[in-house]
Amino acid sequence: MTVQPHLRPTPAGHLLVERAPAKVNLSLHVTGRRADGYHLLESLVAFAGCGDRLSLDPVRPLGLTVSGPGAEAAGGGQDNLVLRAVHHLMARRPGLVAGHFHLDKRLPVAAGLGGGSSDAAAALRLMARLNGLGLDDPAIRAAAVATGADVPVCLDGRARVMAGIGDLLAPPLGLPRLFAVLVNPRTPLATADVFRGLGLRAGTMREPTLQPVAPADGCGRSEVLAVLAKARNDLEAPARTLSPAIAEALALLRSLPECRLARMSGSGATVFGLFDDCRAAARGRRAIAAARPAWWARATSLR
Ligand SMILES: C[C@](O)(CO)[C@H](O)COP(=O)(O)OP(=O)(O)OC[C@H]1O[C@@H](n2ccc(N)nc2=O)[C@H](O)[C@@H]1O
Ligand SMILES: Nc1ncnc2c1ncn2[C@@H]1O[C@H](COP(=O)(O)OP(=O)(O)OP(=O)(O)O)[C@@H](O)[C@H]1O
Repeated sequence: MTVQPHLRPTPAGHLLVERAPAKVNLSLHVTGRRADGYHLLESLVAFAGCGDRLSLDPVRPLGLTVSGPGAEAAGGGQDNLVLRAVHHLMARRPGLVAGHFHLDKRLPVAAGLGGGSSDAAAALRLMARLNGLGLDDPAIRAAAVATGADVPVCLDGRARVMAGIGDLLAPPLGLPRLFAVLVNPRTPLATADVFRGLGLRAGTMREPTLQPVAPADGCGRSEVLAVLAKARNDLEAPARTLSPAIAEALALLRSLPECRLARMSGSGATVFGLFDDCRAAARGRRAIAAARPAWWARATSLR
């Protein structure tokens, strides 16, 4: 068995493992549309305690297997964002060592939680570890941008404001731990369809919003809630048109006395509710699960 030069043996042999946390857009303001059709946005992004899990076995040939509840929807072929990210990286840096990836797909697919983007970012982190590259390596960054608009922010998985189409990243923000319930009504939505529903002409800019999109670095929970209360998710309206269950999920969360704020994440259909502590969030999840047993609901922390 050959051991690759930058590989640190782990208790599980030579398997390298990365978590791929769900991404949550705490706010999302669409500020315009570029001439090429991509939308410009400003979004405060945080990452959840729940997510997928990706492992890499460097002693096997390049490949991918997928297990878990989202395996069928995510697909295990060349279109999977894990392999897309690896190919984008290897095209920029021929000669890199790869291996066999295994994805445990726990997150709902096409859900506004950036699951595929987080998997792609986890694949790039595994490749970086295996080949001794930094996450700031130009090839890693370029591969992230080429794989998808949400991949750059998922690379280090730290809360921050993202702008442009997701390619401009503000420095990481020290956010207090937030306690959330994520609710997906199991209506997959294609991101492109939701953006299209905004009906914004290519090459137009919107009036800038004067509200700050992010709370101050290191501030407390109540300040975060105050900033978020003045923010919004501009994709909520078009997403609700495509999936009326979103309005139902938001109404259910807002009916819970301990829910401080409820909003949609990304392009939907997942919505999140914020609670004061983990017990309140657990009670919220139980109430949602009792009301809608077929929906996906998780209590988790965000940071
Ligand atoms: C809605 C967000 O999840 C917010 O974090 C992202 O902006 C979407 O990121 P993503 O899923 O990684 O998006 P991509 O896979 O790059 O793009 C899918 C499709 O969504 C549309 N799209 C995406 C991102 C963006 N800023 N403007 C767009 O108009 C485009 O039609 C694109 O073809
Ligand atoms: N590893 C993967 N996980 C999930 N979806 C994947 C993956 N690879 C490819 N896909 C495809 O990508 C599409 C988007 O899936 P994803 O779950 O990332 O959407 P999303 O959560 O709405 O993303 P975003 O919030 O970034 O818009 C799906 O149609 C799916 O078939």
